[in-house]
Amino acid sequence: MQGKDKLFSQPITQLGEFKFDDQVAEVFPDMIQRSVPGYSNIISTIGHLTEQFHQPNSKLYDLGCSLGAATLAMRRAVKQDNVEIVAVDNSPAMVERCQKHLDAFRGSVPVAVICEDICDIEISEASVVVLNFTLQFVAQEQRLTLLKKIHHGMKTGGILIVSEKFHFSQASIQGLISELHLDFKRANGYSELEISQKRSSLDNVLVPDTIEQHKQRFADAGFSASELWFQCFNFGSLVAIK
Ligand SMILES: Nc1ncnc2c1ncn2[C@@H]1O[C@H](C[S@+](CC[C@H]([NH3+])C(=O)[O-])CC(=O)[O-])[C@@H](O)[C@H]1O
Ligand SMILES: O=C(O)C(=O)Cc1ccccc1
Repeated sequence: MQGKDKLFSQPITQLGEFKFDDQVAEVFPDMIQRSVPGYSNIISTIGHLTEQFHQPNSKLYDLGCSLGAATLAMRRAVKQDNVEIVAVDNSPAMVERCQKHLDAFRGSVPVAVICEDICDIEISEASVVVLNFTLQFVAQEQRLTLLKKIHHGMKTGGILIVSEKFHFSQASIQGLISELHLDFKRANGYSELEISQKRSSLDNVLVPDTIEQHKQRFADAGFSASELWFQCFNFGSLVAIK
């Protein structure tokens, strides 16, 4: 059904901003697997954390769900009664395919797939909230407001999982670690042209924070504890507990 990511393989004269449109949705599993080191580990750990932290009579949120990889991992991990999963993405191309994907692997836990901006939805009775490589696309000035809303809608003892591309404040470290990521992309078959065209299209669209900024924001939003549980190069994942 889905294909190989060749979106940036030919020279593009009018390189626009990166968008989660039909073309991207069509090749997304290949694109994310070849671009994000540790992606599969993170997805399976979202399953394990869901198993540990989901509470009966609660909701699990997958914010920026794309094709629903994290939703599927969460759905498989649910053991408690009266649990509902809410998967949200503002890309119609993603939401349409996500719904088909979920229907193809039917499960007993109800999943509502919603096409909306995660900054506009209501969050309530949440025991697990996942932002798997989504916060980096939300305008920086809206990120704290979003985290405060999530914290407000969570149950005590609930977990927020935030996976992101990171920026490093020391220029030498930023250079060294982003070069390791570029080598990872080269090793996965991306050409210099593909790498540089995609990088330009992501400029001002994917805006990474430092790990310290993430931890400070969790504290500012009211979370009682947070830590980085995974890192590979400039990609990683944090947990925060209410
Ligand atoms: N404001 C927003 N509101 C809703 N959706 C948004 C917003 N901004 C971006 N998105 C959506 O967030 C997703 C980010 S991809 C997530 C991967 C997935 N979590 C995975 O586990 O496979 C990560 C990446 O491509 O690096 C896209 O589907 C956007 O449409
Ligand atoms: O490809 C990159 O360089 C990235 O930073 C990761 C990524 C993966 C999928 C969509 C957008 C960005």
